[in-house]
Amino acid sequence: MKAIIALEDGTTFEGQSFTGHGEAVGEIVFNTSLSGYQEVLTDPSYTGQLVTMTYPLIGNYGINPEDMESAAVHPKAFLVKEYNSFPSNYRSTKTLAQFLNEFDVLGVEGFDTRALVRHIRSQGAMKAIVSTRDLDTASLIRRAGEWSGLVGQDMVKRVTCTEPYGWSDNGPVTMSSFAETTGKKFKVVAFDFGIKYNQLRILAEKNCQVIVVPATTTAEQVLAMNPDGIFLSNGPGDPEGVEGVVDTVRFLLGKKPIFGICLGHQMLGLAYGGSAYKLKFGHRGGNQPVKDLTTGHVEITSQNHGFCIDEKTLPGDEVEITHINLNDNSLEGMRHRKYPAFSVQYHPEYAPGPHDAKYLFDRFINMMCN
Ligand SMILES: NC(=O)CC[C@H](N)C(=O)O
Repeated sequence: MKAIIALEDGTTFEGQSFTGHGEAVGEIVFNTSLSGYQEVLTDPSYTGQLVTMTYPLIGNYGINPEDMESAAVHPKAFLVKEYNSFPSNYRSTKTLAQFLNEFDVLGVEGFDTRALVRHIRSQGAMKAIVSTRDLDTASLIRRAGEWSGLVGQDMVKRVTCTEPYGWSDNGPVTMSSFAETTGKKFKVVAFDFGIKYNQLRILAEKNCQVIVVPATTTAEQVLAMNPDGIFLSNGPGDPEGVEGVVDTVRFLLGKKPIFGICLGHQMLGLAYGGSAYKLKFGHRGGNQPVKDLTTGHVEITSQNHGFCIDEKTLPGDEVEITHINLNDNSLEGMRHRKYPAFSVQYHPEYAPGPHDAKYLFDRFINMMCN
């Protein structure tokens, strides 16, 4: 069934829906990972976005119960060159189309994804709409431009959990069935700004009992749980649009070891007094080179972000830049000079992507030992 993708600048593409009728408006972005479409789709940081993959064949290994990064699909539409409807993999339990339909997400194939990606690279990520219902391009372009956009919006409140929950070795469990003593060495309170499960899996694997809390949890409530460390997760949207969290993070600084990833890193940057800006088209994929300035090592990283903390706005006497992106020199990591707090813009939990940066979880564990 025919589908039209229309960008706010007037560019249009014609493809075919592989999930039936649908329509979605959002920010159009691309991801360069060769595999890992299930992890991309279940990453809550894509809330409010329409995602296209540069890899041309998608769906060929299906969907399985183990590769979920949250309980739902978050992009509003998934746009691919060629959809494969007959997956072959021993873990596969359903097709990508079935999975998208379960979450009412539109899947479109059969258009020139390379041309779309080149356009986004040269013109920047922008508002877009994709529809099988409205095929009038003038109407679609107008409606894409009318969407509010991500800048200044609090997208975290759409995805954060409503109640605290525990993380067992097998997945999420309610607090009432989560024993206080699980035999783990460290107690970590993890803020859920749109958390990816692999962050929780790795913390549990590294001997942490993790309690996941809503983004609105106060600093006093966190400290009352008496954690050994505090974790700030990834999450969707503009960090400057997120309400309340910066003050909470600022209050917690110096009280307990803190580790932040992606949006969690950005919340720390704002708490230090820095400001954020929007990248032209963002970093999304599994091949971003990052240099650890403290060791001189280069790691290949998994990334998914459209905003960035401006290092020039950080107080240099209080905050040390620890990592930079070797493609565009943007800020990738920092640590506080006085307090036990550090963070990275990229995804050391991978899923999908290279495992080079997993060592950062050990840095957090070591901080909790001191
Ligand atoms: N993965 C993330 O946490 C993304 C952070 C933020 N939403 C950004 O796009 O920059």
